[in-house]
Amino acid sequence: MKHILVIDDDPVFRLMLETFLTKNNFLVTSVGTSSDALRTIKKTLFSLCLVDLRLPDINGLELLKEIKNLTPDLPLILMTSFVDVRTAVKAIKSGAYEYITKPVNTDELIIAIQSALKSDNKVSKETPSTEDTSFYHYGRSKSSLETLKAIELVAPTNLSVLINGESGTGKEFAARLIHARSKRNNKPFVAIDCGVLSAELGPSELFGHVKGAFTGAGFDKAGHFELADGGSIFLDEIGNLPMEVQVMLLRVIQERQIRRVGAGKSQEIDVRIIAATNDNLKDSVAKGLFREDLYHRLNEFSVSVPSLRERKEDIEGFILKFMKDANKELGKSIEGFSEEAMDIMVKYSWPGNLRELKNVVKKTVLMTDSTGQSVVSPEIIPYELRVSPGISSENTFGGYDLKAASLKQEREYILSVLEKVKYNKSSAARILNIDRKTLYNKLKLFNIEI
Ligand SMILES: Nc1ncnc2c1ncn2[C@@H]1O[C@H](COP(=O)(O)OP(=O)(O)OP(=O)(O)O)[C@@H](O)[C@H]1O
Repeated sequence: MKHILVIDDDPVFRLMLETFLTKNNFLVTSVGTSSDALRTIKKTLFSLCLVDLRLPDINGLELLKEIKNLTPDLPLILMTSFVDVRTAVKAIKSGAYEYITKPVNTDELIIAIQSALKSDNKVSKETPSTEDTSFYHYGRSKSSLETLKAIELVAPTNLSVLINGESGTGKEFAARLIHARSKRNNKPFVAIDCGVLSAELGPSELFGHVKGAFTGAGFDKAGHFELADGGSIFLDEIGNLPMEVQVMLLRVIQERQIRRVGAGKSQEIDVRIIAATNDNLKDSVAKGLFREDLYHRLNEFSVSVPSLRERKEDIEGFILKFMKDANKELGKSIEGFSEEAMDIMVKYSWPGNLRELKNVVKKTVLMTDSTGQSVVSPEIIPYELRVSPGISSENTFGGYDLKAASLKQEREYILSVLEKVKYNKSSAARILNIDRKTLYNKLKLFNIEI
C-alpha cells in the first residue's frame, strides 16, 4: 500500500483528505506544520507527499527545498490557491512534481497522484529515444518559427547550447528536440535540475562517487554525466549551480574527463551539454555569481524560447494539442472550446506559460461533461482567467455567474482605490480595510501590476 504524507495546517481539510485517500486505498499520515513534516519524513519512507504552499511556520518553497534535500526522489504535489499560481510555478522548478489548485477537485487529485507515483520523479530523467518529441506541435508564430529554426540549425552539431526563456515556456522540451535531432539520439538524454544540487551533494550527483567517499556513500555510484555518456545532458536552471560545482563542471568540459568523488582515476566522457536558464546569466556573471569562462563554454550557441505572451497566435493551437492529450489521458472526448471560452484563454496573460496552459486545459477537460455537447464552456474556466484584464464582455463571466461578476467588481474597486491613493499600497490596504498581504494576493489574483 502506498503511503502518502499530507502537510496542511487546516485540520478540517486534512481530515477530509485523510478520509478520501484512505477510501482510495492509500495509507495516510497527516501533519499540520513543516517542522512536524520534516521530523516525520526523517523517520518514515513515504511514496508521495501532498504539501500546502501556505504553512504557518515556514515558507512553502523553503519546505520544498528541505524535503528535496532529505529525499530527492519523493514526489511532491503542491496544493495551492489560484492566487499562488506564480509561486507554484516556482515550486515546480524547485522540484515539485505537479500543483493542483484549491478547492481540490478529487478526480484531479487522484490523477495527479497516480501520475506522480508512475513517474520515477528522480532528479534526472533519461530519454533514450526520440519518442517524446517525434510528433510535436511547435506553433506557427514568427517567434516560434525562429526558435524552431535555431533548434534545427544547432541540433546536428556538437555545440553546447544555452536555452533562455521564462519558466514553463518549454526549455526542456526544446532541449529534448535538440537531442532528438542530433546524431546522439540513440543514446541517453539525461535531465538534471541544478536548483536541487547543493555544494555538498552536487559533485556526487553529477560525477558519481566511490564507496566510502563520504559518510553515507555505501556503494559505488555513477553520476549523471556517466549515465549520459554518448548522449546529451540537460542542465536546467544552470544559474543555480553552486560556485564550487561550477568550477568542477568547467574542468569536466575542458578536459572531457570526469572523476567520481573519492576516486583516484579520471575517465573519458563524451557528453553534449545543453543548459537552460530563466535568469539573465550575463547579469549573474556581472555580479560575480556565475563564472564567465563557464558561461562562454555553455553558450556556444543560444536558443531563446518565447513566452506565451510573445506568441499569442499559437495559443489556440497549443490548447487543441493539450486538449487532445488530456482526452487521451483522461478517457474523455471533448471536442473543443466554445468561442467565448477560447476568447478568455487567448486573452489571458499566462504567467506560467505552456505549463500553466497545459494544466488549465487538462483541468477544463476533466471538468467538462463529455456526454451531450462536449465543448468547454466559459464557466468551467478558472476565475483567475476570467477576471484578468482585457476580458470584459458579459459572456466571458459565464453570463449569470455571480461569483465571477463580484470578482470583477472587486477588481475594479481595488483599482479605483489604488488610483485615488496614487498607488500607495499601504494606504490602499488601509482604505480597503484589509492587510497588505491580502492586498498583494488580490493584486496577483487580479493581475494588477503596479
Ligand atoms: N512545443 C511543445 N509542444 C507540446 N508541449 C510542450 C511544448 N513545449 C513545452 N511543452 C510542455 O509544456 C510544459 C512545460 O515545458 P518545459 O518543462 O519544457 O518548460 P521549461 O521552460 O523547461 O520549464 P522550467 O523553466 O520550469 O524548467 C511541459 O509539460 C512540456 O511537455
